Amino acid sequence: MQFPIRPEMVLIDVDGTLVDSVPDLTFCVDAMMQQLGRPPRGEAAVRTWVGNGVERLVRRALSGTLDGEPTDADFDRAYPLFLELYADNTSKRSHLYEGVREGIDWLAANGYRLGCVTNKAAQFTEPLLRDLGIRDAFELVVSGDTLAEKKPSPAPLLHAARQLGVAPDRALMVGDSVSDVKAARAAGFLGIICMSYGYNHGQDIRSAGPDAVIDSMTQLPTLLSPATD
Ligand SMILES: O=C(O)COP(=O)(O)O
Ligand SMILES: [Mg+2]
Repeated sequence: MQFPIRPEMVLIDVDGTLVDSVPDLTFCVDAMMQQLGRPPRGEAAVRTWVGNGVERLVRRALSGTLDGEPTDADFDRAYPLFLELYADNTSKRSHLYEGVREGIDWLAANGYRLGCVTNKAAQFTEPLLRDLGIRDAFELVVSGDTLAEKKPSPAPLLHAARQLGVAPDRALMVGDSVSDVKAARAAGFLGIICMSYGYNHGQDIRSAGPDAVIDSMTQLPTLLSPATD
């Protein structure tokens, strides 16, 4: 399958798409729980809780469920602990997925403009992308707290398109979760490609109905045309 119209811009999600960040996030969740005198949650649970920002992750960790809410007192005690831990452990255990470097190099070499749109707060996104050596690949990074709304709101995607002067129907999103699919659809984007390996709250991403699902960014040339000139 190839997209019928060539996109001008590709926006790429961070956690579960570019970066396997769960080892650092799990370390911080479990260290936070330990400091609170509570049992660790472990990597399998944390993997299903990533994707809606660090504040939501802390609420999920405290309640032990995806939709749970801790008490205000519980959250107010825990959140600063997590922020301090994650500031020191943003990229120590995180790595780029196989094929990411090749994928973004292919997009750039073939004239696609690149942006990054994540629900991760900017104070963590910027150092993470820098430490993993890919910050300079993106003309623009829109983080979870850049605007008042995060994905699945279309606002961060539309903001990126406006900043780069690209019409939404000439823009493509690459992500890993139902929030990426919903945001791209609501923004009127040309399409949404999802990575099979990412985090989607324990569900197969195919159930969210993206236009294509690929196992590695090295497969992007099967979906997108190369530069024409
Ligand atoms: O949950 C987060 O903090 C970020 O998730 P995202 O990069 O997949 O948007
Ligand atoms: Mg993601």
